[in-house]
Amino acid sequence: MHPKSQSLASDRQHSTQNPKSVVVLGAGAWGTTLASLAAANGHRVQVRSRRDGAISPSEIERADVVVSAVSMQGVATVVREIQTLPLLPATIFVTATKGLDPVTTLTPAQIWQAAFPDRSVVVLCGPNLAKEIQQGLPAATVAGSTDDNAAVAVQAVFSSPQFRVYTNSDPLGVELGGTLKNVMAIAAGVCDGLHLGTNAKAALVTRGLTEIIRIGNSWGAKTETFYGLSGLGDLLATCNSPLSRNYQVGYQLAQGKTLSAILAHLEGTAEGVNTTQVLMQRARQQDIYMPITAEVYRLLQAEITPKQALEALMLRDLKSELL
Ligand SMILES: NC(=O)C1=CN([C@@H]2O[C@H](COP(=O)(O)OP(=O)(O)OC[C@H]3O[C@@H](n4cnc5c(N)ncnc54)[C@H](OP(=O)(O)O)[C@@H]3O)[C@@H](O)[C@H]2O)C=CC1
Ligand SMILES: O=C(CO)COP(=O)(O)O
Repeated sequence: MHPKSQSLASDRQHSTQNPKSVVVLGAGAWGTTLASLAAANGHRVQVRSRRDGAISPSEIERADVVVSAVSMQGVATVVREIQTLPLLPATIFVTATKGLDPVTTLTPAQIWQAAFPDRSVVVLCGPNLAKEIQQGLPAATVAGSTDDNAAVAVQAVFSSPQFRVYTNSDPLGVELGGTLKNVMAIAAGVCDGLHLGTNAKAALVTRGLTEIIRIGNSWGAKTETFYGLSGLGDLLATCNSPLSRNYQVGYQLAQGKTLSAILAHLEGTAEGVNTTQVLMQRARQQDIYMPITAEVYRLLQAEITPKQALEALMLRDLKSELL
């Protein structure tokens, strides 16, 4: 066995015999769920909500792993705060946020890495509806990093018989899969809200994946990653579950509600609303054809109705599937 593979394998075996100090930033649905998974594996876990006030140096200076599970709008604030605090030399950052920066279009991992260029950043993304995991239902996810050892360490922190964590060396692909599917989840909610049937939904999800791969490749992510858990896997989960907040947004738009009314009553964050805007901005800048995203964008801007969005998609120029 290659020496590196040997050390990775032994890390995997000794996961729960090596308790780590884990700080989770963000006490929302996902932060509290990740905290429970790590605590159930015997790790020392602290969850930090912004309502607790500033993070104290003593909390963070012993952390082996810092998990950021805040929504996109909180990422820059949290990064700035952590930058002022002392850290262990080997502290690993894990980012679980599925969003894009509205100004720079950077992903959360890119923001963390730019702020901490010498540290390992691991993306944690997959088909992980928090409510199902809280009920103890089985799920799988991906720890993506260019640092294999960091990915394996994070795999060990969260893996359990109920939660299977894979590693992947294409963190950008892992992160973009989890982020861009939120746009398609809004579209899938519209599809179900209009009762368009199973054929229509299958077409939407399949062509949605094509769109995600097209822009994901231009970003530098690998095609095969999008066929994995954080891409196709998360796309299937959120496009088919009423538990997904993004799906709920689409479903309610199809029922004629306004976006502001939907968001006012939504339990938690629907990152796809912001992601659609950022994605359109990037697609226009780079001249990338994103027809489903464009219709979701126009729908969220209240420029068209759900029915008009459907007609626009169906009446486009006919073309080859593989173009
Ligand atoms: N719920 C899920 O099933 C999953 C969610 N995700 C992703 O995880 C992220 C969080 O989701 P979720 O927990 O569900 O969302 P929630 O809406 O439940 O919680 C949002 C979290 O973001 C924090 N936050 C928001 N704004 C700020 C800010 N300005 N400064 C600091 N913190 C802020 C909140 O802090 P506070 O705790 O202080 O209120 C809270 O912890 C999202 O990007 C989501 O896409 C990923 C996988 C699964
Ligand atoms: O990303 C998620 C599951 O993997 C959660 O989806 P929503 O943010 O749409 O609820």
